[in-house]
Amino acid sequence: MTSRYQEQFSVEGIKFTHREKVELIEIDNAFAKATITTLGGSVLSFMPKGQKDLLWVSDTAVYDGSKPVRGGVPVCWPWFGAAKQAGLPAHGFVRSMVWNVEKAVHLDTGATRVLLACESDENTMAQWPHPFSLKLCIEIGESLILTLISANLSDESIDITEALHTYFAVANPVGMQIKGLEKSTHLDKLASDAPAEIQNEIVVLNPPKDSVYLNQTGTVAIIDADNNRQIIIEKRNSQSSVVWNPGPEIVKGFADIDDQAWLEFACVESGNVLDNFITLPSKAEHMLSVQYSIEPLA
Ligand SMILES: O=P(O)(O)OC[C@H]1O[C@@H](O)[C@H](O)[C@@H](O)[C@@H]1O
Repeated sequence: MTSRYQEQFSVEGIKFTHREKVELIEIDNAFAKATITTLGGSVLSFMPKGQKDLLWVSDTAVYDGSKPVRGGVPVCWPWFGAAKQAGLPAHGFVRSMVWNVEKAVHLDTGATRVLLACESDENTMAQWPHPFSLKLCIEIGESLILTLISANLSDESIDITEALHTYFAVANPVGMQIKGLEKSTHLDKLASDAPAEIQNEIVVLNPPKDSVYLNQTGTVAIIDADNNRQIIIEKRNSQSSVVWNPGPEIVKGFADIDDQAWLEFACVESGNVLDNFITLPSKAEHMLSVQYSIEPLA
């Protein structure tokens, strides 16, 4: 199947392909190889030259378009986590929408920039009655830079929560350190009655883990020791981080994650969730940006 985008964006190093019903954008430039899907506007792979993939995608991910591809960087919007209203999907609906490719360009720096967009339609209005437009700018260079721009097209102000739900490929999540979450407000989602507490220590991942860190704006470092690398997450306009790994029991409830695959990834998500929600006045825009870099262990 030929993509309608191939002629529109005839750019060296960018190929539009399909896997089953899912449209893929494959990038190969001087810095890295990457794969993006228009389903949910998710980056599925980012492999700087000579390095292992930054991102994890499940071997049992579904590519028939019936649900988001498990892994990569799903976009959770306009709400993070369970919906307030019964019957609506967790993590919002844009991760299940097919986004448009607005731009695909080669930059003078040698990096590649892809701009994806989606907007409100009848289906979204039925779930969340607010006109919006959402853009995701993806830059594939030495680092992976994602910028999510939310625009409120309605006449009223709206509240949103959001997250870039990144699945990092790590050599061994058990006992892995995640630095930079100290001093934030920790909410343990697996202990529903536990009060929020200030996170005093460096986070050590011992799956299962499902934790929200509120009022957390600084740089986060994932110490992927067995890969001899650290993953640096620099954020702008993000007041929350979320750490998730289902561990050996909860994973069994996921049809699109193998029982052993929890040992291959850690989700460290950047956004604005729960009490860190964003109020967007009428016609206003809000920009959330993250930069992911791989560095050798210090
Ligand atoms: O299966 P989903 O909807 O993609 O969610 C996966 C996980 O996403 C995390 O962000 C949540 O904190 C978890 O509670 C959730 O289980």
